[in-house]
Amino acid sequence: MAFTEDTLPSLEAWKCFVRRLEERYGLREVPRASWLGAQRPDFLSHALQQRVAYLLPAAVCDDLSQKEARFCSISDQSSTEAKVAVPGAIIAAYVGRNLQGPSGGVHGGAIASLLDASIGMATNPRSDPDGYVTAQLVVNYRQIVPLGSYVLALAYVHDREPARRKCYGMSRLVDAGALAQSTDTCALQLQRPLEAARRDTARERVYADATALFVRQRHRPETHGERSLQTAAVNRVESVSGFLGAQARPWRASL
Ligand SMILES: CCCCCCCCCCCCCC(=O)SCCNC(=O)CCNC(=O)[C@H](O)C(C)(C)COP(=O)(O)OP(=O)(O)OC[C@H]1O[C@@H](n2cnc3c(N)ncnc32)[C@H](O)[C@@H]1OP(=O)(O)O
Repeated sequence: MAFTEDTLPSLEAWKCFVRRLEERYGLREVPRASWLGAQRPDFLSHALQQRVAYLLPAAVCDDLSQKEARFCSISDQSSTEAKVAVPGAIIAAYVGRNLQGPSGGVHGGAIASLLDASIGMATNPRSDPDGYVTAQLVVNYRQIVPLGSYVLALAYVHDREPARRKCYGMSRLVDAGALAQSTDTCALQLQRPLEAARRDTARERVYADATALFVRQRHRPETHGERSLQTAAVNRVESVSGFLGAQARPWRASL
């Protein structure tokens, strides 16, 4: 059953949820500053009322291009063979009522954003801001996501064509309500979450899934110094908030 609540969960409840994810699955939360850089406001976090965390596997593999990436635990991180992060990523989020689309359900654009961002993170584990961009995103909406749900976007990269600058990824948005509740019986089959991302598990509630093609840009778009980069990012925040609808406003007051 999805964990539902009309209002934003407390910061303590959210932190507890993220801590449980980290502990149980050996993940680590990616500091926003390191992901987006100090000059890049985190618009997705804003749109999601700041109840969003980017979790990467605390794992490494020696060859990013290998299709069957090896997933290992935090303790393997010091391995001398280890060179790059595995091509997988998880975004954990709480989707509140400011993201309403259909009655009682989350707007499809917000769902697409989560799926897109998770594949983007998996595609670009070194967080190069001028790296890959989404060329194509195909989303299947399987079930309405109830407003007030904890969700996980589980993403992985399944193919790369470096010479052609192309990278293919998939992501699945699943219900994570069971993790948010203090219960030992977790409905999610996420013993190894990134492996779980590769195949559906019968007991998991899948809200949506997506496939995407990311392409490495041939030329970096021109930027005119930090100021204009900041302006562009702020415009992006505004446009996404606008896109997410007028209901996005009340939460600002509650921050
Ligand atoms: C968002 C969340 C933020 C917060 C969380 C932090 C997470 C961070 C993650 C952030 C993630 C956020 C991500 C975002 O939000 S990115 C923002 C949304 N995306 C864009 O704005 C992209 C705009 N488009 C472009 O820049 C160009 O069109 C690109 C770069 C994509 C290609 O133009 P370019 O002229 O340079 O390339 P090319 O023509 O040589 O083509 C190269 C190859 O690609 C193939 N191809 C190209 N297009 C398509 C297509 N549509 N379908 C199928 N195939 C396509 C093409 O056939 C060729 O293949 P081949 O012939 O070699 O086989």
